[in-house]
Amino acid sequence: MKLHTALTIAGTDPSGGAGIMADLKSFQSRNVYGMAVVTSVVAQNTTGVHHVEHLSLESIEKQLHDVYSDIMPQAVKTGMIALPEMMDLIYPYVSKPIPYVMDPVMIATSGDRLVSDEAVHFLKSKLIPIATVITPNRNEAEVLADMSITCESDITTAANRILQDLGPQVVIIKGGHIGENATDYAFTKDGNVRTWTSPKYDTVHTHGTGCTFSAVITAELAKGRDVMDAIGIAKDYIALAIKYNPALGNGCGPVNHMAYGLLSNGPETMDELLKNDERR
Ligand SMILES: Nc1ncnc2c1ncn2[C@@H]1O[C@H](COP(=O)(O)OP(=O)(O)OP(=O)(O)O)[C@@H](O)[C@H]1O
Ligand SMILES: Cc1ncc(COP(=O)(O)O)c(N)n1
Repeated sequence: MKLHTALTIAGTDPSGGAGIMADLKSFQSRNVYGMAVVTSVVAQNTTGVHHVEHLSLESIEKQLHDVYSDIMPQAVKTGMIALPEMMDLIYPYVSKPIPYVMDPVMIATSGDRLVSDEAVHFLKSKLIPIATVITPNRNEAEVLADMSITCESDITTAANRILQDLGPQVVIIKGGHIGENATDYAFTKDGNVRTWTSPKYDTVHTHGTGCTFSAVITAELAKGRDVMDAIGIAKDYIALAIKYNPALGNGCGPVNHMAYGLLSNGPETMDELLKNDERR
């Protein structure tokens, strides 16, 4: 059996909700063989980030070498890359001719800062220009476009600035933190604009939503799917994953990576499915 392959280069989350752990769960759920290069080991859970240890450049380089010299990924995504030196190291790997999804992770849902100011500068000048897709949330789009975003027309202005000044192929400004519904806006270099909307679920359990959304896009691009179709699948996946979140932990809990695979083709509810599973 031939499987498509995808790689994530990011930080960890031992509680399993965000970072590399969310990425691998997303790849697996979309039937893609997942690989992972760890940049930083982060002690975090649903209540926040408690400790961060960056791996050495030597360790990151050796991990990258071991992946690329053996199993070539068909798409790659980056998440938390905390330091400019790490970005410098990663640059030649993500500039290979495969789709590259960049989630410009800056601050965790808990409000903790995950990358340095210098790293943000490097992100803008080096990694974003070679990205196929970038997936900023509202705050990240504000930093990248150097303006505040308070309404829909600001989103268009910010996206156009990002496309023109920084040069990715597609920018998706995610609406988890804007407006009454969860509307995501994709703008392409050649002038196309598309939106996807789901209800905004009234829940605190959104830890790792950005990681999951960008990882599903990466998995679909690894299969050779068109970018807009990949975004559509990621949107349906994250909406169900949030709606049927398992309410774990004492803070902002993780999402449900089983929901899309189980529910996207049928009318059953998650509760009915779990009951059926227990009977087996
Ligand atoms: N409460 C919600 N209900 C429905 N969809 C949501 C909700 N919150 C976020 N989303 C969706 O989840 C995806 C991630 O968006 P969000 O703006 O939360 O990204 P993010 O802030 O980078 O995520 P993270 O919480 O991982 O930092 C988007 O598709 C967004 O529309
Ligand atoms: C290693 C790592 N990468 C990314 C995030 C952002 O995810 P969230 O904002 O949902 O906490 C995180 N918390 N940890």
